[in-house]
Amino acid sequence: MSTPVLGRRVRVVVPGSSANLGPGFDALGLALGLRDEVVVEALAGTARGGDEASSAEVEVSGEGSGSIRGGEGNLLVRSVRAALHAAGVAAADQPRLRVTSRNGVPHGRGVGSSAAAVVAGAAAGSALLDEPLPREVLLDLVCGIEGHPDNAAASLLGGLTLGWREGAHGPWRAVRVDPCADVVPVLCVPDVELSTARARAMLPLHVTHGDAAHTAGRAALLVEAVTRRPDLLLAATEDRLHQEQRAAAMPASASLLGDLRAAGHAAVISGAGPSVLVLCAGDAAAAGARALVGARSGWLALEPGVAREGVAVEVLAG
Ligand SMILES: Nc1ncnc2c1ncn2[C@@H]1O[C@H](COP(=O)(O)OP(=O)(O)OP(=O)(O)O)[C@@H](O)[C@H]1O
Ligand SMILES: N[C@@H](CCO)C(=O)O
Repeated sequence: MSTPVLGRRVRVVVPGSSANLGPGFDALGLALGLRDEVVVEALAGTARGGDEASSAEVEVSGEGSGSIRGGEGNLLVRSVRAALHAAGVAAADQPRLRVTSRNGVPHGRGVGSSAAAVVAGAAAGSALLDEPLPREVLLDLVCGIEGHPDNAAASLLGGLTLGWREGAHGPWRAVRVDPCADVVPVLCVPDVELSTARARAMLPLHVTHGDAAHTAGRAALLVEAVTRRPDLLLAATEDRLHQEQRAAAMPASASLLGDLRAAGHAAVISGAGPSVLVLCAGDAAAAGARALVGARSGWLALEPGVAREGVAVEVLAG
């Protein structure tokens, strides 16, 4: 059994991501160049018996700093503890933690802030151990906490990820592929938030066979379009499973999406929204998309780039 090294301090840098990319609902993720930086230290003394605040000290700056809860309920802390638990360290034997996080991934905007936090916490927890968790265990753990593999796999592995589960209850798996250099993501972020839980509650329980067949074809085409044939991006990003079904919760995003697609841009709702992601074939197309978005108030158009590497972990001390 591996054990946490008391006094060890680790630094983790993790990218946010855009899930779904249109037809790849709950399966595809693209890591983006927006990042959180997290430092976690295993302090002397166990978490047992102490109050919440003293068993996990949390300091947050940047995105979400006004709203994120501290103590044992913090998502980063829970994810560190989940990694220690996966290594066989019982709750009563887990150390007190000090966590400092500087967040660059916007919250509740559909760019995978919760998955980035889960990956950062779990990767940090693993690095606190004398024997870190194998990569496939970490992948299964973070996808299980999130409940789907799209954002979590992208934050862990970088690039474009294709995630799935073995059987109904088996381990989560993912493969990473390299997006072609000509694909330039433009991320359109509105000044409103939408929680993933609320957006998921809007989805129907059943879809038609025709929509399922359409989705399979477009999702397969999308991998070819992102990796080798950006000229196919507009057709490959057509969705029938979730975007229209959630439009009532994000009318401004649905309107921007429609206008961008009518102008020939491969626009999709980023994750559960409300951000809109445009997959542009080259810099000129990206400039065109940004100009269209810039004409609207309440929107910020970013060009974060693709994060080709996933989470990075460094041991600072101990
Ligand atoms: N760095 C963080 N530290 C602690 N909690 C976080 C952090 N990042 C996100 N969270 C938690 O996750 C919530 C946002 O999760 P939610 O799933 O609603 O949106 P998202 O992950 O940003 O978007 P999406 O899943 O659609 O890409 C925040 O309100 C906060 O509770
Ligand atoms: N695939 C997820 C991504 C957000 O977590 C959804 O669209 O609900």
